[in-house]
Amino acid sequence: MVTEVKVLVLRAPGTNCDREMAEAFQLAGGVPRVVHINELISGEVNLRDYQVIGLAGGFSYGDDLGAGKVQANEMRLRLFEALKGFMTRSGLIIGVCNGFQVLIKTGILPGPPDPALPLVTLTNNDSGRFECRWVKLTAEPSNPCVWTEGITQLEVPVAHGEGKLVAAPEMLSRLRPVFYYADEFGKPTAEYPANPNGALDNIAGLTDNTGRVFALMPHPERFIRASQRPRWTRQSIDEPGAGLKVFQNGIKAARDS
Ligand SMILES: NC(=O)CC[C@H](N)C(=O)O
Repeated sequence: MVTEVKVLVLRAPGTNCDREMAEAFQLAGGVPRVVHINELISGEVNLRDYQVIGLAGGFSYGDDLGAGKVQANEMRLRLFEALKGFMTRSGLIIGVCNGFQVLIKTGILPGPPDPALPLVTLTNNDSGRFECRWVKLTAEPSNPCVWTEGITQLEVPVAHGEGKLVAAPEMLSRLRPVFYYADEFGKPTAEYPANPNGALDNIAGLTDNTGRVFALMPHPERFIRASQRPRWTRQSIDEPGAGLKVFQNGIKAARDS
């Protein structure tokens, strides 16, 4: 049994949420290290030394060619086998926002990893603009994701321009939704602005068939303390931010493997 869970938080040029993600993992009891993608490509850092990978949000490589596309190309062409090996060893992966875009465009999701690139992507929000606000999420009751065990609803911020999930019809049976954008009553909705991007089936997060890879457009690492929430002074601050549970679940799953 692993006691110390080592987490590699991956950054690339233009990533801007890596330190927040590392902080979330640390609060959750993990031992995070922020690693630049070039350290992995050069072999200076080895995925074998880690149990968890966190793909942080931001604007990797300036979102050139589409959000996450250049980072995904780097990973697909230079790190694909290493990533597959990591998953075979039961490693855990979370990708948030730009990290979600990278997981899809690398061919790791919807899974199993496919270098031929499944016909699924994340593209421009229906609104045609960057959407930045708190959203409500409701979980798919039967999802197998280890990162979200015990979470039925979650309120977290979104901040993206390219969050609309789209997929070819033949891909639908491969998608394993974890969260849907929801209205104020917790019901999945296609209505803007509760659904910020017009995603297929209102999907905000996906997992693969192992439940160990999790990708989410909203940012759970931005709600790890009660005081990060709007109007927090009018609420109880005894509980941590609800997003922390995602990282605690990930660390627990790594410890249990
Ligand atoms: N917060 C983020 O990770 C932003 C994601 C991406 N750059 C977009 O705008 O879609």
